[in-house]
This record gives sequence, structure tokens and C-alpha cells, in this order.
Amino acid sequence: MQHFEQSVYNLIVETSTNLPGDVRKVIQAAQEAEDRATRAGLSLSTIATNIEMAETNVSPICQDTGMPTFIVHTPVGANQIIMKQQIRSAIARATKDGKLRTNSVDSLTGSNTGDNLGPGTPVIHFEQWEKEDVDVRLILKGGGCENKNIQYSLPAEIEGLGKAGRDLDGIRKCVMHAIYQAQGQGCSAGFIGVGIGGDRTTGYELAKQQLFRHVEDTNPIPELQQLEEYVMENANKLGIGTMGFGGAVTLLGCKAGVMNRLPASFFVSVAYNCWAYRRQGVLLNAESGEIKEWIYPSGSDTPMKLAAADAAAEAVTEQAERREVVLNTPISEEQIRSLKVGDIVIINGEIHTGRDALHHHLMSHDAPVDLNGAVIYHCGPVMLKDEAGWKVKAAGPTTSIREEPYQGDIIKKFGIRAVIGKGGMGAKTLAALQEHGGVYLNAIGGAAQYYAECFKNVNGVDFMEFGIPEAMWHLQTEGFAAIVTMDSHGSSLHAEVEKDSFAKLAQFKEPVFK
Ligand SMILES: O=C(O)C[C@H](O)C(=O)O
Ligand code: SF4
Repeated sequence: MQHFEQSVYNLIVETSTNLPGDVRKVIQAAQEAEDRATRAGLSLSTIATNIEMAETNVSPICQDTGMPTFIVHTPVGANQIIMKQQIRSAIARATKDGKLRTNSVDSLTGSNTGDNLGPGTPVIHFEQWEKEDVDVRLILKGGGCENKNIQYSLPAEIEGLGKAGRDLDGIRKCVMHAIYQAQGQGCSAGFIGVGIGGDRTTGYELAKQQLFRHVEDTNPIPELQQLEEYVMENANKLGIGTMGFGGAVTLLGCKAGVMNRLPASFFVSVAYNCWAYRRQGVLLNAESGEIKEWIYPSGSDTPMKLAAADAAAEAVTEQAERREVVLNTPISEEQIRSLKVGDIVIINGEIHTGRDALHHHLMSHDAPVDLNGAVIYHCGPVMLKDEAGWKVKAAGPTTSIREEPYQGDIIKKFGIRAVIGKGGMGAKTLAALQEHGGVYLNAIGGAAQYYAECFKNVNGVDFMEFGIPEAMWHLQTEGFAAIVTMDSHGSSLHAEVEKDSFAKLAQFKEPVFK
């Protein structure tokens, strides 16, 4: 097994940087289905470009490289203790090389271990089988989409859909609601794994296991095949679209599995995965540990480029028609008040990253830099340091709604004019934007390579003690494009899409499966 560790390292790098062919195909199909002149269409071409960039740069597709979760099948008698040690060293090495973000955080102290190792991380499941080879599969599922997982206990009264019983039709309602409640916050268009039955723990596990299925496969259980087909036919009618901007494509895949349950329990667990659906696998020679074959089609065989170049050309034409405003930091109130939902903003100058730990801190402390007229970017980047200093390796937006309890107060306290993130924010922030004169700018979630290119220099960093993702990075920025989705006049695209999709959810109320 001398090559085992290297093979696992290669698997990690491939999973983080090269989206598999079956996933790429459905993203391409979404591009075809979506009107390219819309916000959703433009976002999909950015996503396609980002997928290509990650492959070329051998850098993370999305900065959130998730909870590394391995499922390993070994021949009887194989030494699992050594395998576990080697998986852990491969994880630490991939982290050091900037292929994974430092994602393992002490839940009590908040300190980041810095190497992705710690109690519970990475997750490794072993299973023995009677074959000769070792099968290692890995999924990197990010925190934003993980937060949109949901579990239902039937029978239940489901918001917008009424009564859901302990039958296939009740399950159908849970799944439709799960897609609705994710809105754009899990970086739609997404994939869902559904686990029917089990207990609360095994139900979620079953849901996540479904994400290891091939996108094109067919469910062998007729009822579940029917369910999957129904969901694929109907989910897009919710109109949530890419990043929750509204649009024709909301869901890219649905896979359901079933297991027995206790008489008293009936759980339906849904694992939501963003478009950055990073999972791969390798079959290894059990003697040498060398890779014999890859389990999922390689992304390199399905280039996004044609589609990306084509769409980019159209996007240029489109941008000529769309209002585009260039803003240099610090930004004045007058400039902000002139912006409306739908405008595209291009930001130049220094901006500052800030997410959960920073927002909490700023509630009761001063800021280390002047934030008057500033732009805060909800982002936890992948950073690497060499002799020349820090470099941004991947830097897409994080889900903004987590900052909802703080954002309005912080905007007013420090005089911030723009907040960049994804998925939108709530009523409290909207009111603060209106009162103080601020905007919320939505960037494309997961497009971490695309945005990393906009950061020309790392001017400085504060709060390194929060760990790399949570630190406050001061970034010299050029040409960062984002869409105004909440303005200073009380308009919010997110509130609109949520309201529209809720109205559309009601069409799925009547029973379908008897
Ligand atoms: O932690 C992050 O960088 C992003 C997260 O995956 C999110 O979707 O909010
Ligand atoms: S930022 Fe979006 S694409 Fe990246 S892990 Fe989170 S949900 Fe997925």
C-alpha cells in the first residue's frame, strides 16, 4: 500500500478542483435551458467559466471545500488503521498546498486547527467487501448548502403544502418544500439526496449517500424512480433559479433512497448540495495502493469552455444594455442612493472580508480600520503565504443571512456603504440600508476562482486569531462585478423571489401519488 497516501491526495485534489463530467453535463443543460440575457443566465456563464478556471489553475472550485467525507470499501483483513492515518496526512498536505481551506473549527473555543484535522474531521466510513480492490469515495460538501439540509417527521403540516402523511405523497411534499426553503442560499441550482426512513442520524446519512450516485442513473425501486422523475419535472416550476435570482432552472438532480424505520418514526431527510457538487472516487490496487480507475467521469472530458466562451460573448452584448456602475471605495451616500435592484456594480479599491466571527466582534468593539464608505465582503477565502506575502487562492461569497442579527447595526455604527455576499439578507438589514444609505450586492456563490482574480494585492489582515476563513482581509480590488439585489429604496429581489416561489409552491398541494 505504498502509494495509498499519494492516491488519496490525488483524489482530494481532483475532487476539489475538477468538477466531474456527469455534473458538468447537467450544468451545461441548465445553460441551454436558461435565457442567457437574464441574471440567472449570466450567473450560469460565470459558473461555467469558474469551473474551467479551477481545472486550469488546479485550485478549489469553491473556497468552501466543505467537510471532507470518505466512504472506503476494503477487502477483508485490510489494515484500516493505517489507511485512516494516511487519509489524515493526505488531508493535511492538501490543506497546506491550498487545495482545501482550513475548515476544522473547535466548536467551543472557535479556534481553527489549520490542517483540517480535529475531532470529527475528516469523516471516514469504512466498510468491508468481498472484492479484491479498495474503493475510496470522497465528497466535499460545503457549509452553506449543508445548512439548507432539512429533516421532516411525518405526519406533518407543511408550510404552503398542507398535510403530509406517511406515504409517497407525503414524502413528495417534503421534497418539494425542501427545495423551496433552500431558495438561493445553497447556491442553486442544486442537487438533492433524499433519505426515507431510518432514525434521525441514519436518515441524514442515507440522504448524503444518495449524493454518491451518478447523475444519470435510474432508481431500481419503481416508486422512488417515479418520485425522482416527478421532482425533476416539477421543481423548476418554483422559479427560484440560479442563486435565487429567479429563473427556469432550480434543481439539477434528485436521488432518493429508502431504509426501514421504527413504528413510531417516519423521517424524510434531505441533503441539499450546491451546483459545486464535488464528489469523486478511485478504485485502488489493494497491494500497491495505486489508482486503477476513477469512479466518476472526469471533468476534463466535458469542457465547459465552448459554452462559457459563447455565453461570455453574449454577456458582453447584454452588459451593454444593462446599467453598469463603477464604484471606487470609499463610496459616498449619494452614489449608493442612485443604485437600484438589478444594476450591475463594478468595484475597485480596497475592500474588507468579514463573516461570522468579525460581525460578532464588531458589535462590541471598534474596527481596526476606518470603515466609513467601506465595502464588506462576506467571504472566507483560501489564502496561501509565500516569500512575497499572502495570495488569494479562492474567494467566492458566503451565505449572508447568518449575519442578519448584526448587519444592520454594524452598517450604521461604522458607516459601511455596501455589503457583498450571496443569498440575500432580511428585513432588518433592508431597513438599515434604507435608513443609512447602503446596498446589498449579490455575487455568484462558488465562483471562487473567478473572484480571486479581482484581488490584486493583500494590503493587510486583522484578527488572524479567528483563523484564515474568519480573519478580516484587506484586499486591493479591481473589477469585482456584483448585482444590486437590495437597495436603499426598500427593494429586495430576494424578498420578491421568496414570495413568488411560495405562491408557486401551492400548485403542488393536491395529491399526486395515491
Ligand atoms: O464558508 C463558505 O465560504 C461558504 C459556505 O459554503 C456558504 O455557502 O455559505
Ligand atoms: S459557497 Fe456555495 S458553492 Fe460554495 S460550498 Fe457554499 S453552497 Fe456550495
